[in-house]
Parts: sequence; C-alpha cells; structure tokens
Amino acid sequence: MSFEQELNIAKEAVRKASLLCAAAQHGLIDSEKHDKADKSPVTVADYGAQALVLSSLATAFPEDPAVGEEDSSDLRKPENAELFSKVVEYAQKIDSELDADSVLAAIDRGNHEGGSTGRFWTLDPIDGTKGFLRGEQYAVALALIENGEVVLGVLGCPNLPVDPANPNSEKGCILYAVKGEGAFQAPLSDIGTGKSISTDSVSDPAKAVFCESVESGHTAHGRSAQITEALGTAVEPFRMDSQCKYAAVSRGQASVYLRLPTRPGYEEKIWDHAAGYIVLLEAGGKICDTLGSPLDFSIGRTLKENKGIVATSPRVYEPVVKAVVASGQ
Ligand SMILES: Nc1ncnc2c1ncn2[C@@H]1O[C@H](COP(=O)(O)O)[C@@H](OP(=O)(O)O)[C@H]1O
Ligand SMILES: [Mg+2]
Ligand SMILES: [Mg+2]
Ligand SMILES: [Mg+2]
Repeated sequence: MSFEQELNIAKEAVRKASLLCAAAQHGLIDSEKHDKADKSPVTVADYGAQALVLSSLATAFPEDPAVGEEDSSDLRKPENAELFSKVVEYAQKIDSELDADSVLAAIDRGNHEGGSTGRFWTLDPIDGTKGFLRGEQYAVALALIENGEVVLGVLGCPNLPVDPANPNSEKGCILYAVKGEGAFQAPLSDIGTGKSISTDSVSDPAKAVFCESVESGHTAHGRSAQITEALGTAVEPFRMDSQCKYAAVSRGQASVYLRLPTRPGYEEKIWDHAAGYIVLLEAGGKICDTLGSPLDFSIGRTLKENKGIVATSPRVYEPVVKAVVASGQ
C-alpha cells in the first residue's frame, strides 16, 4: 500500500481533532467564538483542531508544508487573550505537550501557498463552522497534494451517523482514501476497522437524491431547484453543512452534491474540497465544476480556475453535468 505512514498519521490526527471539536461543540460560549476580518466565524475548536493536526504533521513529516484555513494573527491580539487561552486549554486536553507558543507555531505552519510542484498537506480544521455553531454537521478535512494532484484524503465527521440507513446509529465517522486504493469508512471510535464504501448505481437522474449546502450564501438554492426540476424530479436537494456532503455521495446516501456560485468573484478554497474530492473519486464518483471542467488543485490556495462544484455517482454524471451547464451562470 502506498502512503501507509501518511494515512496512519493523518487518520490519527483527524481523530484527535474530531475529539476536540466534539468536546467544544456542546455548550460553546460567546467568548469561544470570533468573527474574522471577512466576517466569517471561527471558534476555539477551529484553532485547536488546526494546532493539533499541524503539530502532528510537523513531528511526523517536518519537511512537508501545509495550506491551512486558519492563521494565528487574531489570536495574538491582546483583545483576544481569553479566546487564545481557551484554544490552548482545549488543545492541551488532547495533547498535553502543547503550550501557548507551540499552539501558535503549529497553527502558522498552515501558511503555505500551495502550487504544482512537490508535496503539501491541506487542512480545513472545521469545515462548516456555521453548521458546527448550529449544533449540526461539520467535518475535519485533511488531504495530501503531490505535484498538484490530490493523493490522499481523510474526513472526520463527528456528527454523521455511522450507518447511512439509520440516523439513530452511533454518530462519528472517519472516511479516507489513497489514490488508486478505494475509499473506506470507520467509526471515529475505532478508526482501525475501515470498511470499503461506494457510490450508488442510480442511472435515472429523476431518481437521483441531491444534496447542497444549508447556507444560501454558499450555493444558489433557487438554481438547484430549477436543475432538479429540469431533470424530472420534484424533490429538492436535502441540505447539510460541510464536506459531509462528499461523504453522503461517497457512501450512496445521495447521488449528487451541487455547489452553485452565488457571486461571480468567489474562489473555492482547496481545503474545502481536496479531502472530499479524493474520497468521492475513490468511492467510484465523478466530479467537475459547474462549467464541466476538471478541478485544478495545482494553482495555489484556491480553485481559481473553477466555478462551483458538481459531484455525483458515476451513472448520473453526464445528464446532471449537462443540466447544470445548461442552467447557465
Ligand atoms: N460565497 C461562498 N461561496 C461558496 N462557499 C463559501 C462562500 N463563503 C464561504 N464559503 C465556504 O463554505 C464553507 C462551508 O461549506 P458548506 O456551505 O458546504 O457548509 C466554508 O468553510 P468553513 O466553514 O471551513 O469556513 C467556506 O469556506
Ligand atoms: Mg471558515
Ligand atoms: Mg471549509
Ligand atoms: Mg473551516
């Protein structure tokens, strides 16, 4: 098996970060969250999870750079001292060797620019922070990119039921994939016991189950309703936060994940997609952007050459992409 050590380290790092997030989600108080300069939310758990994952990677692979969503600039400001001390407190509960300086240093290992040569990790410590704050779905998403191609991905989904058919089953899944080796899921409580997962085999797009973001600012809900109608289904997409949508398509719970741009200049971030992308491809799925172009992870921190996302099980791919392209911008 290729990337065996990388996969083991990545799974364990995502498991630990998922534990931190789950511990923080219940009863999160105002002083544990913050608005970034772009007005998007961040919490002690986003920072703590980035510190845990990037410090594990720094120990195991000191030469590997990382592209992480968060940086420490706000945490270093005197007015955020309380937020910072909570981050350190949460991180130390999981890894007692971390202190204030090592938390800041680990977070700032995420400052790499990405690109097309060599290898780097990309991390979204909490994808779906808005879902996390609502007590709903979120994911810890970690991927390895080599020469511009995603080669490994791990998704920690602490609130996702282990059995897609049973919403009351144990909650907390880890999904993972290495390029060319299939996709797997294990309960977060026992990450050594992965079972192979695959997409559904629905071929009639009118029977396809669609999913999309909860947030109307992140995807155009009206346009997806038009697309499903054009494909002959009256059922609108179900809504779920984060890369759990890639998990849903990868394990046959949904056939299609649509992400339709809400404003022209927005560039999707590589950490919002890399881990879900490789898990989905290895589960048998297909993916492109809303113009039908392949996703390009080789040009920096964003997917700036792409517009939105269309991710599907294999047999509905062509009709769905055709309908999305026909629905215009
Ligand atoms: N205008 C926009 N269009 C698309 N995605 C956006 C967006 N503004 C923010 N996002 C991204 O949407 C992600 C959440 O995805 P979803 O909507 O599927 O739950 C956020 O990740 P974070 O929560 O990590 O910041 C953020 O990066
Ligand atoms: Mg964010
Ligand atoms: Mg994200
Ligand atoms: Mg995030």
